[in-house]
Amino acid sequence: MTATLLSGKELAAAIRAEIAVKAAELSAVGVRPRLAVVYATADESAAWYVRLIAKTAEKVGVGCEIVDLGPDASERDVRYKLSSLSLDQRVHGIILQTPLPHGVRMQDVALAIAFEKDVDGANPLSLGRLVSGLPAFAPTTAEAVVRLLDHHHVELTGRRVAVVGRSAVVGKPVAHLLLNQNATVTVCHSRTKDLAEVTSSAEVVVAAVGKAGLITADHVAPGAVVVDVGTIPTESGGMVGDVEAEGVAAKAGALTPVPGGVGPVTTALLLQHTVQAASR
Ligand SMILES: NC(=O)C1=CN([C@@H]2O[C@H](COP(=O)(O)OP(=O)(O)OC[C@H]3O[C@@H](n4cnc5c(N)ncnc54)[C@H](OP(=O)(O)O)[C@@H]3O)[C@@H](O)[C@H]2O)C=CC1
Ligand SMILES: Nc1nc(=O)c2c([nH]1)NC[C@@H]1CN(c3ccc(C(=O)N[C@@H](CCC(=O)O)C(=O)O)cc3)C=[N+]21
Repeated sequence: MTATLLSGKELAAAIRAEIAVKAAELSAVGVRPRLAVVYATADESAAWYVRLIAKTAEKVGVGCEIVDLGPDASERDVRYKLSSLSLDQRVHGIILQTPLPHGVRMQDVALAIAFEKDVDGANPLSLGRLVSGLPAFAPTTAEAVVRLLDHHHVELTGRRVAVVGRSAVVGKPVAHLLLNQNATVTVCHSRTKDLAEVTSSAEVVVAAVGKAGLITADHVAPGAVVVDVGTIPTESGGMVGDVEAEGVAAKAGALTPVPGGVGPVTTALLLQHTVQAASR
């Protein structure tokens, strides 16, 4: 068997087309949607994403402001910047990239992102509302996973899903969104004993770890749907995921590619949230 590739490119293009229309409508009434991208890390995956956001924003008519605080920024530096962007009338959306400098915790600084500008769902208020079933922007990667599965008609109701990774940016919110879709969700992490046993009893596996090739054919059931969230830059300038694609594709029923899977949908949703924030 060879797994069907679940591309994110078509869905991302459809979302971008919607954004371009909305952004033009807003410009016509004098509002230029604007996103601020804040980062304080030397992480290559984050740098890659920042460049991609800037490039895509320009294509769809969303303004983009990049703020590099440097990898040695303090909690106070990060919080101050987020507070001033929250007060800045020209800015409609704010994303703070992870990872953060050593000792700076997302849950502390993200409180400084105004709720209505929290387009990547980082503020504990957004996360709490999401879990409670109230309207809020979801973390875009988590939303991208669910949108991509829906786009490819993967049924989630009653399905056993294993999520690998429990970060506040991906693992935890995606587990909640999947729960909202009536999946039966198991969340795995670095302390999980016998990861392969847990994941190979799932019908859908979502890998969000950041370790190249961690998920092998031994980790997946024959015919399973595998979503690869990992984006690990390679030395040759490319990008690989958490899934050992060749081996897994020979056993799974469907697999999201890296690049070209979850990533483009994530970027498109971030800009869509920004346009939604600007239209309020
Ligand atoms: N495609 C996209 O749009 C996006 C991609 N990413 C990518 O996704 C990946 C994950 O990102 P993020 O969640 O921020 O990363 P974090 O480093 O914050 O979290 C990684 C998670 O993986 C768990 N983990 C680590 N090692 C293992 C292991 N051997 N077995 C099982 N679980 C393990 C950790 O467990 P513990 O909690 O116990 O430490 C942790 O929960 C990265 O490659 C990142 O670049 C991120 C956002 C968007
Ligand atoms: N708060 C926060 N939220 C994030 O969502 C977040 C973050 N921090 N920190 C860094 C990671 C990394 N990340 C990527 C998203 C999309 C692509 C992406 O679209 N990649 C293209 C690559 C296209 C190309 O080759 O240029 C693809 O997968 O096809 C990559 C990486 C989001 N992250």
